Amino acid sequence: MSVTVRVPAKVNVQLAVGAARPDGFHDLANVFLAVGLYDEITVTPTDELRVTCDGPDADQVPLDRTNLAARAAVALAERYGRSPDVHLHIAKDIPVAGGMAGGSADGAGALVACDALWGTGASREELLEICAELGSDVPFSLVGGAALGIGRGERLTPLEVGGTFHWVFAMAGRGLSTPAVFREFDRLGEGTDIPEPVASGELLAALAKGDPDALAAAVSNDLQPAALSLFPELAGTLAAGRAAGALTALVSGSGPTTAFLVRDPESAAAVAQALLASGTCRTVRTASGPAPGATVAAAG
Ligand SMILES: C[C@@](CO)(OP(=O)(O)O)[C@H](O)COP(=O)(O)OP(=O)(O)OC[C@H]1O[C@@H](n2ccc(N)nc2=O)[C@H](O)[C@@H]1O
Ligand SMILES: Nc1ncnc2c1ncn2[C@@H]1O[C@H](COP(=O)(O)OP(=O)(O)O)[C@@H](O)[C@H]1O
Repeated sequence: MSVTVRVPAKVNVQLAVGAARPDGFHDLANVFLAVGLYDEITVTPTDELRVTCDGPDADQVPLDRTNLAARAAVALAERYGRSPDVHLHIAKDIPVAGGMAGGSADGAGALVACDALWGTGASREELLEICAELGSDVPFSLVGGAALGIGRGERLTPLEVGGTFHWVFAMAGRGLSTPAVFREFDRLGEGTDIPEPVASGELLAALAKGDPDALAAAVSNDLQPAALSLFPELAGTLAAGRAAGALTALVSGSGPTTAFLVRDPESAAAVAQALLASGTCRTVRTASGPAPGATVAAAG
């Protein structure tokens, strides 16, 4: 018996960041859109907790108990008083340390897969609670679609989306650490008044309408200056995508993956080709959203 769960990557179409809280986290207004780039997590019973991974970035994924998939299995097993002895295999297609929530996807996927394998009967609320303990982005990986995340980003409200948005993603030659980008955000903001993060009404309306031009005009990422400060070459990638006709270009979350909104799949192919030819990124992918959250793809 094994269970395979498919989980999407995300792009943040708005990431409003408040001042650092006493616990070190930042309050956010985080508008997530799940996009069709997926990791697949397969869980099989065995006599010892084990993680394996394949895919282009597999060598950057920790295979010990710090892996978010392993942490998810342990958290669920502890809650139900059972042993977490499973083999977790991650077929990884989401870039690692790219600001697309790949590790969070694997955490949510392992949780749903172990839940199905063990037949725990956990409620959606319980699963979301465990997700929030694993990381701020993990609840969204479970639910997918589009959602506004407040607090650390873990308190979600689902959002209406009136159409499909087409994207090109440019992967960088190295990763960026999420805590380092938040620290740089704090450093750049020292001595300034940082407003409370609020979701943009224009942005939510653009999503609800499914209007790419309106969405392009409304996207924002407060972490972008910090990501660019730590990784200045990303400015060249953003410029190359804009020059190639993207409706807008932004850093995805804490980066360094850059995201380019385009009108249709044909423009996606053209922008992807131009980005590759520009030599400003390692590789490119196209994907559209919203995409469904963690979903059992196979069991048996
Ligand atoms: C920035 C975002 C945007 O969606 O994602 P990525 O771009 O990294 O994928 C998220 O907020 C990342 O979420 P996630 O990667 O789950 O972060 P966590 O494990 O909860 O926290 C890692 C570290 O990031 C910082 N952090 C995270 C969330 C938050 N609201 N405030 C923070 O300051 C803290 O330094 C924390 O120790
Ligand atoms: N299953 C996992 N897949 C990828 N990275 C993981 C995983 N579990 C833990 N990590 C760690 O989390 C870090 C952040 O990875 P990731 O979630 O891919 O990026 P981001 O937070 O930028 O979206 C990695 O550098 C890695 O050390």
